[in-house]
Amino acid sequence: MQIIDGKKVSAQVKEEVKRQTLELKETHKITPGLAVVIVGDDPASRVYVNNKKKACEFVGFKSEEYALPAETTQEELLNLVETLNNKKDINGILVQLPLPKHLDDKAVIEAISPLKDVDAFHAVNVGKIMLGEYDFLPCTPAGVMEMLHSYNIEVSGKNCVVIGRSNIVGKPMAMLLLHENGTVTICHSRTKNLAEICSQADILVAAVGRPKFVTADMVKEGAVVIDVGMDRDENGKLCGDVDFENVKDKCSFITPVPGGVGPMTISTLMKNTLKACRIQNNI
Ligand SMILES: Nc1nc(=O)c2c([nH]1)NC[C@@H]1CN(c3ccc(C(=O)N[C@@H](CCC(=O)O)C(=O)O)cc3)C=[N+]21
Repeated sequence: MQIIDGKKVSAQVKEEVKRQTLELKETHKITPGLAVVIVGDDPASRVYVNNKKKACEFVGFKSEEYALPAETTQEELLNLVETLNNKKDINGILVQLPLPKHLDDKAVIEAISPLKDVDAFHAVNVGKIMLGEYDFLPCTPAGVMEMLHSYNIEVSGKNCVVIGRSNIVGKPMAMLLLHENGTVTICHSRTKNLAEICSQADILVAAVGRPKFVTADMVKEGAVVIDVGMDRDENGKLCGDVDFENVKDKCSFITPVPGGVGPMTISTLMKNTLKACRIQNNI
């Protein structure tokens, strides 16, 4: 069993983004810029936002943070997005989800210019991903693919099972595995015989949002298990969707939480922001 070191792979990706950013500064006098918008004060959200900020500093991006009060109106938020769409020194816009309940997240995502949509959540970018002609890949699924590549884990012809069908992780994850010729099954809350389907997976991706949901009986001997969960256990400690301690010995590869998919999400965001900068400047 090998533990996939997301921190290490993420550091390699960020190192490469840093190198290219420096080159861009020298050759074109351009610095990529990322704006992160966070509405309300969810402490968990704050951790992600701070990690993103640190990564921007490391790779040499300009980063702006807009922390808006929980009472922000839809109109105020849309106005900010519009301002950022028109800001020349900002190449990527990320509005942290989930938004407070009174706000319409769909309308906010669709208001972001597709060229600055470094999450790849906008309908235009989602459509391009379906067609396999994308500019940006969604950060978490792309981070997972990067980990698989880094450990030379072949997807072609493998039984891939994704648990979860969210627009942010499950659906695009399935599509990226399909693009690499995996045989993909998407499971969700209405799936019958979930354990049986999972136990046939060569590559199992858990994106359910329930602590330790994937137990040893659901995992095939020698499987690759990818844990996208960011949950809290009964003691409030960060854990994933996989019962790591009991599952790990059955796996050929497994990702830990923390230190697995999370850091990869952030390094992909850095890659996307650099790409957005290149596209917007025709480089
Ligand atoms: N528009 C938008 N885009 C997102 O990409 C997005 C979002 N909204 N909302 C919230 C989720 C969650 N997310 C994480 C990113 C990094 C870590 C991360 O760095 N985790 C580290 C540290 C975790 C810790 O120590 O708390 C780890 O797993 O090792 C976690 C979670 C991005 N999300």
